[in-house]
Amino acid sequence: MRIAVPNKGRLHEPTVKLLERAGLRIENGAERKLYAETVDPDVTVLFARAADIPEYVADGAAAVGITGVDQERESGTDLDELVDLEFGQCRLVLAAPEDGEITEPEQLEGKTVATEFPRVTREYFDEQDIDTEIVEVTGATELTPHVEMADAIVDITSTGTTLAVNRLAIIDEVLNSSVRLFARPETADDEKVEQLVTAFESVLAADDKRYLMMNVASEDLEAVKDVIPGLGGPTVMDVAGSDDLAVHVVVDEREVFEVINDLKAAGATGILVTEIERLVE
Ligand SMILES: Nc1ncnc2c1ncn2[C@@H]1O[C@H](COP(=O)(O)OP(=O)(O)OP(=O)(O)O)[C@@H](O)[C@H]1O
Ligand SMILES: O=P(O)(O)OC[C@H]1O[C@H](OP(=O)(O)OP(=O)(O)O)[C@H](O)[C@@H]1O
Ligand SMILES: [Mg+2]
Repeated sequence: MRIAVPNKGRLHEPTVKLLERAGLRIENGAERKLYAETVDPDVTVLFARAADIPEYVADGAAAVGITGVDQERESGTDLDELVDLEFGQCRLVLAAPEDGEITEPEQLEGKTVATEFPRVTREYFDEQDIDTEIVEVTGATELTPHVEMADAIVDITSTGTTLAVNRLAIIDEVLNSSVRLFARPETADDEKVEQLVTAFESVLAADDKRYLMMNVASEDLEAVKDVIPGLGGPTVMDVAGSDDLAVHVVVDEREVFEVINDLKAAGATGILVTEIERLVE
């Protein structure tokens, strides 16, 4: 199975890291290489621009691809979304100069909108029956309203810093995006693809969980169990050469702060909190 992975830009690093956590560390993946192997002999990686990945998957050059929803929508391919990988969260928004008169999409009738996403932008205006001229640019979109190239833009925002620096205000949201695992509908339930989905889901499931280990005197065990929220009951083991018990449990990251205090009060000692690489349920 071949996976299409962003070759550069902000999605490259987190994608490589996710693959590694999922047990698919990339090998022989020198910079500028188009293909690489992974530790799994059945899985190879094809490096491509985030924008080209949907097309590579649609054409069958890769079985699956990792890229943003914005890129998949813009490509016009109709791929299946298998997993929301929960990074690269951003919004495509319609924005216009803060001090200008455009505050509603309808005011863009007969006007010009610049964007790196002409297809998504065209669909957005067509749906509302607004006749707008779309100018395709390949970067620095935020500049175009200030040099009379466009009356408004459709562009990506996450923190909002770039829009603010360029004195642009959001008029409407066009699309919400995050990075997903995409596949052609025909291959979405191949065995290897399903294994990949399970591996990614296990990484995501582990992200907001912590593994707690502690020592507990046997007479305190019930009190400790009472304060453990846990995914299922705790694992309780004898500690060699001691009357203490070792108690291990998985808890939600959000609960760790409170649980530790409760555990201490219940008599637990030597409490260790660690991250979890993967959690297969
Ligand atoms: N500011 C942002 N915050 C979160 N995600 C973003 C942001 N900008 C882009 N993305 C996501 O990352 C994807 C790729 O963006 P990135 O800028 O890394 O690549 P690119 O612009 O295609 O790279 P290049 O122009 O260098 O080829 C976008 O399609 C979007 O899904
Ligand atoms: O809301 P913000 O956090 O400011 O992010 C928005 C900016 O991020 C992206 O650019 P990027 O940094 O990827 O640079 P690029 O234009 O070179 O792709 C996007 O094109 C916006 O310009
Ligand atoms: Mg970019």
